[in-house]
Amino acid sequence: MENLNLSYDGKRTIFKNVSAHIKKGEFVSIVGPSGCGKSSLLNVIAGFVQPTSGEIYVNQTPVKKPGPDRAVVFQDLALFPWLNVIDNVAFGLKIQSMDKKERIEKSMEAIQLVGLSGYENASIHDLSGGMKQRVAIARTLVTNPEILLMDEPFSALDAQTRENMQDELMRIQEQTGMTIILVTHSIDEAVYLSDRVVVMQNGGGEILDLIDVSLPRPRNLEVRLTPAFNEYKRQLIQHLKEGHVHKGEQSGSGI
Ligand SMILES: Nc1ncnc2c1ncn2[C@@H]1O[C@H](COP(=O)(O)OP(=O)(O)OP(=O)(O)O)[C@@H](O)[C@H]1O
Repeated sequence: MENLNLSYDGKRTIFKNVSAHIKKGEFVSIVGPSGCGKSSLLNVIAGFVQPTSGEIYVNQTPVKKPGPDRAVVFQDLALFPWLNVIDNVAFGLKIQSMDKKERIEKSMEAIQLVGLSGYENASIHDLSGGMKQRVAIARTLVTNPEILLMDEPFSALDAQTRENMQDELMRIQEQTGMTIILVTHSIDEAVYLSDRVVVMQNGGGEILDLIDVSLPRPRNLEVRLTPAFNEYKRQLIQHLKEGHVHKGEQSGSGI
């Protein structure tokens, strides 16, 4: 992301001067107060919203529109309740020219990757919240994206399912090598999952800060219980509370 600025109406700035270099295979979370522009930034990266100025690059190539290199999982999942699991997953491939056999093979692979083997023909109605979440993720994985963009994907889940899904997401990332950018309200989730956390501020601001989370991987309950984990959470909460820019502290200009 290079010098991204966004205003929807030409008057109010949602964010300005957002620059970030995210490495392949990195897990980056975006946190910040409600209304600060997290979803807007994700939509700009996805290509759904055009920035007022600035540029998005994927592998050094400027991108202006949505593309198969970037897949998005929304909070409401956008599954088709009248289709079964495999047809929901295969829908991700419909726009690409591919014969039926190959479509089924690829869909089965994605279903296996998210741990839903055996549920291919199940109706969406009969699935739990966590299972629906897996279907939504499988539908994006089937297109083999380089970058997975997620907007509050786990916020509708109960606490235990949410923690399970966080572990599943890390496993899927490890297996696929995808880059993941996640918008979340949960500081705990951001620290647990991320290599880096972007902190945004309210009122049309620049990126407030960037925190490197150097906790060991694989992450698990043991890591969650370490003093270092809590220290990262404390640091993030403090930065959100203070709300002032620590420019250059860790990242020079931008990230
Ligand atoms: N399509 C749009 N047109 C005009 N204004 C919009 C549009 N989308 C978002 N906004 C405004 O932009 C601001 C940032 O919204 P955004 O949803 O990006 O914030 P957020 O940080 O994701 O919020 P939350 O944490 O509450 O989901 C808000 O004031 C919102 O009303």
